Amino acid sequence: AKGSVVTTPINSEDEAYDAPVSIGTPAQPFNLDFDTGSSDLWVFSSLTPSNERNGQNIYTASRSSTAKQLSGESWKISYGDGSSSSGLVYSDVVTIGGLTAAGQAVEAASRVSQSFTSESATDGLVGLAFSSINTVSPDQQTTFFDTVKPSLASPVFTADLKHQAPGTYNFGFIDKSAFTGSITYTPVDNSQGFWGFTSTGFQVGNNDFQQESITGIADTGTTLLLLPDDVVNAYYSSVNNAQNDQSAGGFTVPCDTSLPDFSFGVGNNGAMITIPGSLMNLGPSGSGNSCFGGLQSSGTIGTNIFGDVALKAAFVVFDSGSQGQPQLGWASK
Ligand SMILES: CSC[C@H](NC(=O)[C@H](Cc1ccccc1)OC(=O)N1CCC(N)CC1)C(=O)N[C@@H](CC1CCCCC1)[C@@H](O)Cn1ccccc1=O
Repeated sequence: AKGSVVTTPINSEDEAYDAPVSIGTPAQPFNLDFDTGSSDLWVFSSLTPSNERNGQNIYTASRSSTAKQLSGESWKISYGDGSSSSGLVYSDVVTIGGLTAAGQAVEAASRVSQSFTSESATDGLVGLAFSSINTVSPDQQTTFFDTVKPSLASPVFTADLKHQAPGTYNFGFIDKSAFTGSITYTPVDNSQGFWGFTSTGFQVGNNDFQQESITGIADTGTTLLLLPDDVVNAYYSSVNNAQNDQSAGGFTVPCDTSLPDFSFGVGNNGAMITIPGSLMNLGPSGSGNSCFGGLQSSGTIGTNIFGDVALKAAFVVFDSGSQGQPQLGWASK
């Protein structure tokens, strides 16, 4: 089996990407944020207090003939940006891009934090990291990808995110028309439950390539490219009037500045993914006429995060083991 679903930026800064998902019988429609940095599929629901809702679609298990509550099971998750949600668990039919997972764990929110309430474009998340970090307790559940994997032609999914344009998540196959050149694969360390890998280094504009092992995760649920301070300082020291503005939350640049490209190395054959300078500007920072940089410090997070700013420049293959061990494939487009 194969699946293909269109994913769309939720706002003009490409801060997150949503895709349509159907849950239940008859189908209840949702717009969910596919997040390769977490492993819970959760939705706003009839359990979510009305003062925590803001127009989101809600899952009502009692209206689905295929819903079954997993009694005694609950979930509770908190994310890197401080947002959180929790609730009860049902199994139900989930369809994404023509691909159906029967008996998928659907985590119904009985509470959500303020940032979820205010983000009316998003009805919840589809976690696409490894099932080892799914938060359902006492019986951990599988992600949508792990649930449908046995039926897939190949145990892979791909992310093709775009700047201010619809992109695609494909399941079970690699669309050769979606990228240029070849795909460079690199091993994945999934010991923490993430799509972890090590980049071989970086290059600012046309300067020399700086060899430096940068270990991080490929995370569609994070907006920014979050890298070590030496990399971030090397980039912004090449930009006139760039400044590290704590009130803006990081480095800002004059909005009318043309920014250098930023490239990062993948694999051991010298392959690089190049983010055009135009995509390194995330728009008005909220203070002065400065714009917020797409590259920021990973600082105290404990890992580097190759978020949407980086993923937007690539066709990315999340391969859970077509060749044995999990690997990430990177291609330009
Ligand atoms: C340092 S991980 C910060 C990251 N959350 C972001 O990137 C949010 C995304 C966003 C943007 C606009 C509206 C709503 C949400 O956006 C910002 O935080 N922004 C964007 C706008 C900027 N001006 C300021 C900074 C984050 O927790 N991701 C997690 C998934 C998110 C949670 C929030 C809802 C959307 C999906 C997740 O994969 C990060 N993870 C990765 C590994 C381990 C744990 C963990 O939790």
